[in-house]
Amino acid sequence: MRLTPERLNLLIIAVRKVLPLQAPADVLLRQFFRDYPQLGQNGRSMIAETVFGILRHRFFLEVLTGKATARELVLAYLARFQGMNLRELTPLIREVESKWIQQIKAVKLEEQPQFIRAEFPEWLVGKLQQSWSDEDILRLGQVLQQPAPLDIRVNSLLAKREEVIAVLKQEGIEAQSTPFSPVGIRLTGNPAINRNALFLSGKIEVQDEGSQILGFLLAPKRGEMVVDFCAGAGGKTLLLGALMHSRGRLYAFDISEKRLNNLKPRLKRSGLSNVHPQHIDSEKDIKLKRLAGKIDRVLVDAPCSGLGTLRRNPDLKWRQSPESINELQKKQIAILTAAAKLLKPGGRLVYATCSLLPEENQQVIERFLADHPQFSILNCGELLAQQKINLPDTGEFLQLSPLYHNTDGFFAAVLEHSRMEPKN
Ligand SMILES: C[S@@+](CC[C@H](N)C(=O)[O-])C[C@H]1O[C@@H](n2cnc3c(N)ncnc32)[C@H](O)[C@@H]1O
Repeated sequence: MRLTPERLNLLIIAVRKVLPLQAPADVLLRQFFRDYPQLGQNGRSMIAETVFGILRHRFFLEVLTGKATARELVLAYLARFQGMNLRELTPLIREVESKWIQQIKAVKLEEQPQFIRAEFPEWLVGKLQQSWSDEDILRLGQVLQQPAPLDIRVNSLLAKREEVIAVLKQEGIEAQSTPFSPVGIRLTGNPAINRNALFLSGKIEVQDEGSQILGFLLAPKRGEMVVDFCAGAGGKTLLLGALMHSRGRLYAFDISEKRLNNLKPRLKRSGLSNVHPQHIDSEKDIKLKRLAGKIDRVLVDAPCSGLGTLRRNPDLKWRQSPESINELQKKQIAILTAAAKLLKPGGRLVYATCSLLPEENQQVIERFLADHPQFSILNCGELLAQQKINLPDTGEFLQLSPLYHNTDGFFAAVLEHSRMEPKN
């Protein structure tokens, strides 16, 4: 798409609106698009790609530009990451800017410190060093600077994966089975899948392959009593319902009414009739009491830093901090503790996050187990292998990363409640 002075101007206005990051970048961008309804689909895509691109490369762009204005950030991004040359930029810029662009084109990324090359804040590098080598932190950072692929999940109640792939191919959409999830399909490019008949008829849903794997760890069976404790808009709820063949009872709890409302149209499309969305005030909500000790399987897809999803949400690097990670850990332990009370003896609890940090993952499990001797860990690698999902290197915990699996970063632990009631 050719960049005209008007489009450049709109881009700069969008960057000015988003960059202070007073709210999530995608929310701010949606507000911006509402303010400029004259933008067509192409214009919106170009602006979204550039704004997200700037967020992905912001540390290096700030090295290039110093304390930059939105205009300088946009021009530096176009010159360095969109490969626009001076001939293309000249009609859009002033003479002094042309000299400056020549200078920044000469700055070498390879000579920058590791955190700039990885595009990670220094505090995050420090935390990742607990479990990653410096070389892998750099590789992880580089992978996280790329956009994520578009994965969809086939609703096994309504369709088979091979049929869906065949239909997509007929429509000219390149699609292939995901390597790990038995119900996943990876699309090439960014087709407008939410206007596709397969989507509108509930046969497919957009869901990262890693998120799909979590459902197979919980592995709910038809007829069981199941709880999705932090269901949000139901990405995982819908998969759990399909795994249950729409039989039994699946409670979808969340403290956000707005997110639960977003689950409703998805539920309608899905053909599921066993899902019961319920708003709770907090993990201590009185409504939970009546289910104590009655549930076969509970998924806790805990609120977390989201740092495993930086390909989709690069702004989280600036919206999280060491302090927010500490707060999240307290909340995660409280939610896991409350959710555990729902389980029957012999029941299964899956704790999951889309974080890469031990503080939100292994440490939460360690602390929980220290206070709950009636729970023990089941091996994730073995549970998945029983379902013919072969994830090499998966052992006690599931740890998916964009670097090794091309999924979002996910952590999961599976805990089993002992069959004996604890003695009082
Ligand atoms: C990682 S998101 C869940 C995503 C969802 N499971 C999905 O697959 O789309 C975490 C959710 O936890 C919810 N949450 C936060 N605190 C909670 C609490 N105390 N009890 C239940 N849910 C909570 C948030 O509103 C958010 O929707």
